[in-house]
Amino acid sequence: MSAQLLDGKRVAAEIRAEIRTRVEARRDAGQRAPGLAVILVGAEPASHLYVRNKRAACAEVGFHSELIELPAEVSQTALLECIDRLNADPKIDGILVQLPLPAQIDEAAVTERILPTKDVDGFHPVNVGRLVLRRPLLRPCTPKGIMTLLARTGQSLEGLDALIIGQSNIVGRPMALELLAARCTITVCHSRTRGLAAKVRAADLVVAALGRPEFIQGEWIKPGAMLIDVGINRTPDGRLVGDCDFPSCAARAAWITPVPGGVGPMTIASLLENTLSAAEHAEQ
Ligand SMILES: Nc1nc(=O)c2c([nH]1)NC[C@@H]1CN(c3ccc(C(=O)N[C@@H](CCC(=O)O)C(=O)O)cc3)C=[N+]21
Repeated sequence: MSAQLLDGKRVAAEIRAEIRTRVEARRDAGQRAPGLAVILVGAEPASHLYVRNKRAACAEVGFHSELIELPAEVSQTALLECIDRLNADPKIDGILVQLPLPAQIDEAAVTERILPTKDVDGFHPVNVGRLVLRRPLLRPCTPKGIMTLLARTGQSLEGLDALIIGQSNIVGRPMALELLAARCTITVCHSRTRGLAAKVRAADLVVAALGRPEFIQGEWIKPGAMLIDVGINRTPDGRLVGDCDFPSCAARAAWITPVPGGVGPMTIASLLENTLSAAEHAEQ
């Protein structure tokens, strides 16, 4: 391996330590702890694991956190009422509704019910629009965490050819906006893209968020490129792997994120940053 590791686990721990210090300073100044509410609908085991990680992170930094568990058959009306209650709760600064939601629920209606000032996922149309206009309020957590990691390389991103593989509302699209704001030239690929390998070969920075285990091959990587792997895939033998074939990609890239320990922990660190900033905003 010749690439330098972009160690999300380590950077996320540093960010949590900084947030903890700020929460303690708030407490010393007589201000309340920032509060995060997580709504979990149904009982998918993977969702439970992520929610557990989020709550552990809240406890570590001294946040108030609430978990609201609703049955898989919950009605849309009951879920919206739950959001209304949290919107009005002064102890709660951030509201996160764990996705995906069961089929009877309209995800867009749920996202739009959360006050934009409490939308710590950054998924509300107001927050998306503000990001488009380069006046962000709360930024989507995974792209935000990736920008923090890229800043840690000390390398300028200006003028880089950046390739984003994936066009989802939660990763690909906001990632493209973040990198555009950082003055990269951006290309967004998706399942209908032709000649993906050739596009990867031309890219200085690749963000892989396609959800296919170990799909991106080291031979495609431009020597010296930066490679961000957003994929989290469980293999049949129980290993956790990304969307990149790590050994061959790490041999060519200059910088690479591991899976686990790369983008995942940064997503949670960004969620904590957003919750703290929502709390600070709430006091003004
Ligand atoms: N409204 C909403 N917001 C989300 O941010 C959201 C969501 N719904 N639904 C589910 C996905 C998934 N997600 C992850 C966060 C951290 C890790 C993470 O920390 N992963 C560890 C490994 C965890 C493991 O062992 O599986 C790592 O990559 O090192 C993974 C996945 C947030 N999500």
